[in-house]
Amino acid sequence: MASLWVKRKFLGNGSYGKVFLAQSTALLAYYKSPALVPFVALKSCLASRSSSLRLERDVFRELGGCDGIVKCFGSGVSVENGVEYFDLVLEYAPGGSLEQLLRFRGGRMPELEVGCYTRMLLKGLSHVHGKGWVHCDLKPANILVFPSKHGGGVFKCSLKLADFGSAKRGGEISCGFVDPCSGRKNRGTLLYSSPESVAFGEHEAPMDVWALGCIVFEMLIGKGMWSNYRRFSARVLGDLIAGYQDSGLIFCDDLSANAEDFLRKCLTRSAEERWTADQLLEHPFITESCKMLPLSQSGQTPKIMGYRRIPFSSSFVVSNNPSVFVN
Ligand SMILES: Nc1ncnc2c1ncn2[C@@H]1O[C@H](COP(=O)(O)OP(=O)(O)OP(=O)(O)O)[C@@H](O)[C@H]1O
Repeated sequence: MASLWVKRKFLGNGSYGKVFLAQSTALLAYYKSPALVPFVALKSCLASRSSSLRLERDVFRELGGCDGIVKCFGSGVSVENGVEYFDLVLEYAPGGSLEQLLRFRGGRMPELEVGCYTRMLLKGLSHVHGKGWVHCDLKPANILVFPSKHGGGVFKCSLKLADFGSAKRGGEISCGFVDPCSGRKNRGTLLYSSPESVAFGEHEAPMDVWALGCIVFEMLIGKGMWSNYRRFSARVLGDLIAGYQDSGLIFCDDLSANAEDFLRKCLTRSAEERWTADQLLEHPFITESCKMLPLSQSGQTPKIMGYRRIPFSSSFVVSNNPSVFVN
């Protein structure tokens, strides 16, 4: 059986399997020229160990489309050298992850730029929470970077939320794992974990807002929120996060009042008092940043004619029409 995908490049390892840059074999046969065939990111794992990727597929199905979330085109089983693989087909992020972008920039980003990126992330988060899901593992490595649709403007990047492999439904009893290092019932990544998730194993929407606060902190300050404690063991760091008090958050003088207040609204110890993604979209740090931008970059996406949407499908049998993946 011929493979459905031609894997062009290995992009990275995840805990469930591997990610490849790939092109559809059927589209390559149809167009005859690889330059005409779009790239996708193929998250691939052994079909027999695909529960995590299948969960991610289900989450994408429920979330549907949103500008702030990486697009999922479908999923399916392919056979390679007699071995069955489960593949999740995602839009390819040519800019890599926000973690790579931060490393490349190597320091603080201008507030205006951070405000605009944060708005993109908040739009995605508001959509996820509105659909009743919690991402549970927001961090720079799970945010993907795309060239801005409108090109040539002030900022050339668009950010989208990715990696929903740890997501859970809001209100559902969490089955976090016991971290062997910290001894705590954890979900997600400790450095971006909120006090209530570390202290009480509470994994609800406010934990995503906390993680977003840590990410915005990193963009604005140029280093991670807990970077001074990197040498500490996971157990000690867990204790520090669990015991965090709002009064411990002190900022450098040159941060604007809006930026500082925004961070305080995200990094509030009490999950009940922490602002929601919807509230944060109305915060002056966001609204003022976007006022400074041309319309095309303020999040009001103009319609682009001639762009054909690829509908979501649960399998990627390719139809006669080479531009459409169908069920
Ligand atoms: N859609 C995509 N486009 C481009 N690169 C991607 C895409 N999805 C994932 N990657 C890259 O593939 C690598 C593995 O990503 P993935 O999100 O699957 O795992 P991870 O978050 O690194 O690990 P874990 O599964 O433990 O959370 C990362 O380097 C990531 O940047």
